[in-house]
Amino acid sequence: MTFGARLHAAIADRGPFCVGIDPHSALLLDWGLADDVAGLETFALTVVEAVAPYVSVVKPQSAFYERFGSRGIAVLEKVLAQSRAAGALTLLDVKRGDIGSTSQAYADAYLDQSSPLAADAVTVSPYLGFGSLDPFVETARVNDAGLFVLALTSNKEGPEVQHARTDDGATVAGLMLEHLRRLNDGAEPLGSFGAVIGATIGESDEDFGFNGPILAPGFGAQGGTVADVRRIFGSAVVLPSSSREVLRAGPDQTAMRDAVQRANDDLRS
Ligand SMILES: O=c1ccn([C@@H]2O[C@H](COP(=O)(O)O)[C@@H](O)[C@H]2O)c(=O)[nH]1
Repeated sequence: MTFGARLHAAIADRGPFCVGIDPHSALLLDWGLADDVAGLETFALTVVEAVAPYVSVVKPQSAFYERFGSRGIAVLEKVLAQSRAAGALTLLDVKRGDIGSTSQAYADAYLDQSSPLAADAVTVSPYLGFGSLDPFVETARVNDAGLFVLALTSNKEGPEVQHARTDDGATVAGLMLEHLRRLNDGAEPLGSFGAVIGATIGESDEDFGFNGPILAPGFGAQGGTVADVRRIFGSAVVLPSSSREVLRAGPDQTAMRDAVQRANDDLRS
């Protein structure tokens, strides 16, 4: 089954809410853990055990594991494997993008399903030109994996690049969505090539009908609300994503699970 089809089924079954597993050093300390690899592992696997059997998608942020070097990456491998074993789709937030030959190596690392860091999908940056992502697209196709391409990010600095206009008057973000529309053309029930569009972007004139999923970070700690998700995205297939807001409910696993349930109930109502 393609990633788009698996995601479509997972959202119908478990709801659209995506939990980010971002072990910030401040959160480790708040949980009473040391800011070291042992603390990282306890934190991350406690979150996986609490939420992965219930959510459609978990989104570990690679940076928080990379800061501990190879032992942190080993924890990330466990997060990915245990989340999948619990039935959640894994979206590795790693925002890769480089010249094509290097992109192929990144794609092999994250999307080849025999890799120790294999995920169901990854975030990628198209700002070396959308064509530089071709190795990710092909590797995703071969492995039934997915991509989420940065389009309108949740941070306030993004518009400087993403709202800039191309020669034909389209915005840079609009051009990225156009490429996604082409990649997802004819896919049913949903394409595997998604966009990252923040729940914080306010009003937008862009056409979000590109037959692919939208990852909407910025929900929760960055200020995005259920009303924002409804207003910005309408009937598009959206994964509102929150990290700190859920993680702050820990280490109590029931409290984290309740936060997930509440978010899904609010988003579905
Ligand atoms: O536009 C973007 C793209 C990615 N992110 C990532 O999402 C989480 C947000 O964490 P919160 O604690 O819910 O604010 C984090 O991993 C970011 O790197 C984003 O925020 N905006």
